[in-house]
Amino acid sequence: MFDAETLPFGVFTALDRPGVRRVGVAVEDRVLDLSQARIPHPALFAYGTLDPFLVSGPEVWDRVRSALLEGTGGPYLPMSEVTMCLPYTVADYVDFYASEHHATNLGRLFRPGGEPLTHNWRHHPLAYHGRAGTVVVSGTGVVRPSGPHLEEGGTDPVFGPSGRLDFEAELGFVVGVPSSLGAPVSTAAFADHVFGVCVVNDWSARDLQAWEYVPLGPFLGKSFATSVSPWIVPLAALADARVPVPSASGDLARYLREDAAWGLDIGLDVRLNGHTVTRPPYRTTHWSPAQMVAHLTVNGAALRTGDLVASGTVSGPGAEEVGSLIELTRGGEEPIVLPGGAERAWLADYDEVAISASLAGGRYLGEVSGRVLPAVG
Ligand SMILES: O=C(O)/C=C/C(=O)CC(=O)CC(=O)O
Ligand SMILES: [Ca+2]
Ligand SMILES: [Mg+2]
Repeated sequence: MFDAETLPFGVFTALDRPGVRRVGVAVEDRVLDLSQARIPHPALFAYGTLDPFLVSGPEVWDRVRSALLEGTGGPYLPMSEVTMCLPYTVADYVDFYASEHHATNLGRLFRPGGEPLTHNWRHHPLAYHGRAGTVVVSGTGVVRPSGPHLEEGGTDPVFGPSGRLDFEAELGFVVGVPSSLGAPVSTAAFADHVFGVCVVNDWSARDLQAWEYVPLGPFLGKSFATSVSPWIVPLAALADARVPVPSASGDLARYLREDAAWGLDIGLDVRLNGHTVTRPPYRTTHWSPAQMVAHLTVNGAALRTGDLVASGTVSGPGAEEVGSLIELTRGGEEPIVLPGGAERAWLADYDEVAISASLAGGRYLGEVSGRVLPAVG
């Protein structure tokens, strides 16, 4: 349950007005209906999407948050009576690769015999462009993808359902204010553009990915679905959670330098069919959110309202801190055993993956979940 100060924003429907999308704020076990609340800038909340609020910028974000912190009379609905929707129009989705532990682990598994970290990794954040149109809200079923992939020992691909379906536990940063084409966004300007944080599961089909990713990067192996938590936690609610990032001590290109480069002391908890299987710590992530946005725009690429900038898989140094099954099971070689005895090298049909986030002190920041559905055809 969210506390009374986090005040995340989302979009919901409820049976008192069936099918009508409304903007809301979560306050403990209730949802404040912003389409009818007495708050500053009410017109921003009249359209059933966060888009107008996101674009309105930090001064408006702060004014609304201050009014909410002072308290408003309602109306409120019980959290148990609302259905959450994708809260904003996802513009572009970019997925970084900012965790050194994850990048090292995947390097060993995908490129055995080579250097685990590629030479470019330490010089700047690496990323690929994902598929915004298949970003789905928590609770949406994820159909097992099909595509070309190699079978064990084969040299030519077969076409069929992925046998190596995985999750990736990540944090997402949601862009509010766009930037101009041709004008890089400095690390100092991060908070002028980015509104808040959500939890992300970047579902990945490892067999499809391994076959296709050289030389252009992930495509079908990751584009079928990316799940996001429905409540966007404002950065303003996370000021006390800032921690230094490892990259702060490195010798960096000027555009990546950041006064007091900060990450967040957020812990993730990944549950498979209700059982915690790993607890990835975001605080160990090498590249900061501001460095990711500076890198994404350094060539002049513009930000758009609704851009989702994901951290990449969050993996800590410990064996039970990694953010994906491929790491937990060492490429599928060492299946995990769930309480009750079920083994998983990869996700099975009808498995449910839930990833929740909280601060070191326990403050809840949201959850993304999704169930695997059988392949079509
Ligand atoms: O090392 C690779 O070739 C692949 C890495 C990934 O699958 C990770 C990716 O999606 C980025 C991330 O989540 O860190
Ligand atoms: Ca990813
Ligand atoms: Mg994806």
